[in-house]
Amino acid sequence: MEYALIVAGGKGLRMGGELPKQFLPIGGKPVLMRTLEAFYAYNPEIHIILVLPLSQQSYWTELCAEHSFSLPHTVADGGETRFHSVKNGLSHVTTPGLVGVHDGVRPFVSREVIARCYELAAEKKAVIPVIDVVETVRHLKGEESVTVSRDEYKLVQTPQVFDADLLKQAYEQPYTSFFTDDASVVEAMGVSVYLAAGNRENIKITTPFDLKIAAALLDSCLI
Ligand SMILES: Nc1ccn([C@@H]2O[C@H](COP(=O)(O)OP(=O)(O)OP(=O)(O)O)[C@@H](O)[C@H]2O)c(=O)n1
Ligand SMILES: C[C@](O)(CO)[C@H](O)COP(=O)(O)O
Repeated sequence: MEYALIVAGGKGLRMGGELPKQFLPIGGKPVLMRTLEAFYAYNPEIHIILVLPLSQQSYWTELCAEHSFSLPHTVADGGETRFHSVKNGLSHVTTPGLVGVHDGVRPFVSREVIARCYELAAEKKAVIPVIDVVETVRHLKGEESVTVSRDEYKLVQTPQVFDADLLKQAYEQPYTSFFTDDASVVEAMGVSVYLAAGNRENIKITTPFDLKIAAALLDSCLI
């Protein structure tokens, strides 16, 4: 069984505004619907678990009706942090298989990247998509800063795909603020994570600037 655990339980503080960022329209369609569609385009049989704050679930139901959005999915309750949201979603993973955890606000993940991560995870058990750093990177050391070799770093995306039993076991660990993604949780058990090529359009819509990029990506037919 393949699961996609789409997390959209955050507060969107860096985006600001009244409407939570996962519901903002891009090209007339809410971000979150585009994200779910990306996973169905990859595998129409995939089991989608959508994690949303309890307070936003009725609005999501209204939005689905308004947009005639009928792709099947199970809704789970959001938690205090991304870690807690993923953990809540994992309680709906009931059979062995692969679980891809994906940010609801990354609608432009390519079908190739989704396929690559799930295919590799069947063999490697823990796979994350990454892209190169294209700018120079400096490490802050107190009042000073030094240039570091960017070749030694990667930028991490989602979906992060894992063997379901492995991921569930990892999420039994106590939370620490170091857990900013799923790979960091799995690594804390001493398990190595395999890196796969991501796609540069797979941005995390975080700030108002990212919305402009998203609109431009759609307009330019790069998506
Ligand atoms: N308690 C939380 C926090 C985050 N997320 C999800 O994790 C993804 C990446 O988080 P981020 O982009 O930081 O979203 P927010 O936490 O909403 O943003 P901010 O940090 O600006 O408040 C998002 O899809 C977000 O909804 C979640 O499911 N539950
Ligand atoms: C999971 C993630 O998108 C990988 O880059 C990122 O770590 C999420 O970070 P955030 O601070 O919760 O946005």
